[in-house]
Parts: sequence; structure tokens; C-alpha cells
Amino acid sequence: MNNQADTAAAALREEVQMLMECRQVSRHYQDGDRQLQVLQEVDLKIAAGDMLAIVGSSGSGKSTLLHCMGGLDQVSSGEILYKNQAIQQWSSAQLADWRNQQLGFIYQFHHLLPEFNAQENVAMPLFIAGVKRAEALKQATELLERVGLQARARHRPSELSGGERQRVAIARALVNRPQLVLADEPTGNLDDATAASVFALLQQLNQELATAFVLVTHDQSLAAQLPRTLHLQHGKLVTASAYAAAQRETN
Ligand SMILES: Nc1ncnc2c1ncn2[C@@H]1O[C@H](COP(=O)(O)OP(=O)(O)OP(=O)(O)O)[C@@H](O)[C@H]1O
Repeated sequence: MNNQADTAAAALREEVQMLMECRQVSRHYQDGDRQLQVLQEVDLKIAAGDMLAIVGSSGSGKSTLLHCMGGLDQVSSGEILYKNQAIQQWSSAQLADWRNQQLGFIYQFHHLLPEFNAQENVAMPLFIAGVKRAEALKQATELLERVGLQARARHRPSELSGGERQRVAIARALVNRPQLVLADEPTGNLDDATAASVFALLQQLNQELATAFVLVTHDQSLAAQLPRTLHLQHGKLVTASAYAAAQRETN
């Protein structure tokens, strides 16, 4: 009886903590009469507080997978569950609310709004969610402090360095206290030292806030610092050793 209760409790804990699951996710694009298979039967699970890297060579499907996970692209078959609900069944309004309230996105080219200063850029998801301006700006300031940019709050993106802009983008991705952050090459356009400090910041935020992070990267050395790495090859998840063998063949 006790054993049964323990098993049930463990199963429940896993359910509660499971954030996202990709089940047999495939994505193809039609190119004239040719079908381009970009993702093939990808299975993966992300639990609360996970931090994982997705590595793969150019064109292996990393961004497509991330876009599907964020509901920005549609899967051709399979399903993506967020807290056990299939996101492809949601309306575009539901998807937009979900992205605004539960997800954070960090892109390689940060997409900050040039006419707004750093603090307003960070506050933007809160403005969109209907939070009052003063409260939104207060929360944005807290996040800017956290990423070490309080002194730059009133600067516009054009007045910031690449690394500073990327940190503003990270603060913006976190301002809604998302449970899951999807980051596409978040350090891709930064020099090595800045990339390392931005990466360290993501790790720190993962530990402090228990935010789950999925980081798409080309950079194997960054990925190696994370507890879990998934390897994409021609749209399929493969084992680390199969991936390494294929890399050796191409080099
Ligand atoms: N909208 C689209 N229509 C047609 N083909 C597409 C589309 N989006 C992506 N692709 C193709 O899908 C493949 C995977 O692209 P994706 O951007 O996911 O790769 P990636 O691994 O992120 O590459 P990179 O590291 O170069 O950014 C590529 O061959 C790309 O040309």
C-alpha cells in the first residue's frame, strides 16, 4: 500500500514538474514538388529547472525545433505538450498569451526596439500583459540590476554594446518570470569573453530562479558546461557518440 502511494506520489511529482514534451515531432517544408524533411520524430522532455543545450551543424533543424517548441512554427506531425496540453490545439490568441506569460525568448540578434530605452524594452512584455506602467518599469529595473545594467537603464539599444544589448534581451525574456526560456544562439554574435559572461549569467539565473532553459548553440564548449546536451543531425536526435563520429567524418 505504502509502495503504491510512493509510486503514485513520484508519478505525480514528475507530472507536476514536466514542463514540455515533444512526441515524435516532425516538420517538413514543401519546396516545389520536393519535400524537405527538417525534423524527424524528435522526442524530448523538459522538466522545471532543466538547463539543456541543443547542438547541431548549420541546417540540422535547431531553430526549427525551437520555433516549434515556442509555437512560432507548426509541426507537420507529432505533438508538443506544455504541462500536458497539446499546444497545436490552441488558438493563435491562446498561443500569444502563453508566450507572453509563460515563455521567454532570447534570439541571437536580440530584436530590441530601437526607439525605446533599455528599461522600456525590458518592460515591454509586461506592458503587453497589461501591467501598469509604473509597476512594469519597477520590475524591469530589478531585472536590469540582476543582469548588471542598472546604470544603462535609460540608454537606447544604439547606445549599448553588443553584450549589453544581449543582457537587456535576457532581462526582457525573464521579466515575466517565465518557467521556460528558449534561447537561439544567445551568445552567437558576441566575442568570447562577453559570450562567457552572458552564458554564466544564464546559468546563474537558472540556479537562482529555477527557470528552465533550452539553449540552441553551435558552440560545443558552451554546451559541454551544461548538465544535458541533445545532438541534432539532419533533423534527428542522435546519441553523443553517433554525433561525434559524424562530425569526424565531415571534418
Ligand atoms: N520556412 C522555411 N521554408 C523552407 N525551408 C526552411 C524554412 N525554414 C527552415 N528551412 C530549412 O530547414 C533546414 C533547417 O533550418 P534551421 O534554421 O532549423 O537550421 P539550424 O540548425 O538552426 O541552422 P543554423 O545553425 O544555420 O541556424 C534548413 O535547410 C533550412 O533551409
